[in-house]
Amino acid sequence: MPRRLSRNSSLFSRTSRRRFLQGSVAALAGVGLSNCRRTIGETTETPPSADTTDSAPASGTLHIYTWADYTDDELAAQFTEATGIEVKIDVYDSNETMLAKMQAGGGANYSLLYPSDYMVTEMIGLGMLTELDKSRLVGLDKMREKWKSPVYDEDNTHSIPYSWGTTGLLYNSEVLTTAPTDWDYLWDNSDVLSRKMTMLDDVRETMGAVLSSLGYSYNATDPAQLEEAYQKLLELKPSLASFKSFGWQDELLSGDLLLSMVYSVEGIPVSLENPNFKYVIPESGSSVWTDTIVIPTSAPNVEAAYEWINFNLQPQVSKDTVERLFFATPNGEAMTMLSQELLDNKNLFPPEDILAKCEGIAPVGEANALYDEYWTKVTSA
Ligand SMILES: NCCCCNCCCN
Repeated sequence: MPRRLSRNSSLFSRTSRRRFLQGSVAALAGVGLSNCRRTIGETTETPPSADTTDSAPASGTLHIYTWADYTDDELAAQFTEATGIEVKIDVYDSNETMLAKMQAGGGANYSLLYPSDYMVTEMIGLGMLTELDKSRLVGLDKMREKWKSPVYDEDNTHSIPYSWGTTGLLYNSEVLTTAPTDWDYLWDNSDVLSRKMTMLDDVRETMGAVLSSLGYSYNATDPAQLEEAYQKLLELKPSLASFKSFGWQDELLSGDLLLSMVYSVEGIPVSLENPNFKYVIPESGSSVWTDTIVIPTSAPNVEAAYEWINFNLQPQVSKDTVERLFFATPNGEAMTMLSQELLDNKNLFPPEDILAKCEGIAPVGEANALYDEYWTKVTSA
């Protein structure tokens, strides 16, 4: 069930909101909002608006279906201020949830989605994504080199890279005095961690991590390797508190959990707010993901969708979003605007030697069925 964008009143959210408020003041000061429609940010370039095409001007309400915690109120408010377009956001907790909803026809009002890398390829194959009209986009040239033609969507024909990050372990260093360095820590310390650890509720990430712990690729398709990973995960299952991608923060802060497998974008804010919680990228390797913005073929109000993409492509907007939400940006120009403190944050921007050990998640074709079968078995066991 998609949730409307709003942070709940949890312990984490209360502290986070303070940071978001500070961030929003800086963001508003930096962007220099204008009341004029389509005077977007500080850019000297004028994004080709719908007014310059045959389409009707962008207006009305833009419905976006995105990851939980990805688009905050500030971003939506700035966009509405700049364009006059209202934004309504529903959130999902995994690529698979989003795909299932779209395939079931439940996403007909969404103009924009935020699939990750492998899901972009999969959705292109399924004919679900609109080929982007590059003449209506401004700022794609600002992408860092490796996102100009990513493997999951060569030349960004159907997707705009929005954010990237890693997946790792966030742990309570006051209690776990021996720091985890690799995935095997979970099995080796399953007695201490019993019912006090969570793994992501994300088939490809969690199966990938277990495959990696066995020395295999995150993207393994060999049935024997998948069976081995399934057995290893099954062995750990009784020690897991749950599979959970979002909403673990309160349990971790209160001590009910000692360790969680998390996306960096969720783990870094906790570690910055409370240095007792540390984020670690497992030594043997992890996932390095890119989340994107796409327009589904079923999208209404495509004009407004292009406005949103162009708004987010602006380096200033991208930089401000990084400062509030803590994901790494593929926007090279935005990087030049970030503080040295953020650039030096090795969890946010890991050094190349660490990234070299990480893998992007890729489509696995027919092996998808095996992943799903094992995932259903392990999560329902
Ligand atoms: N708050 C949004 C977190 C999304 C992280 N990206 C997920 C990548 C999955 N492979």
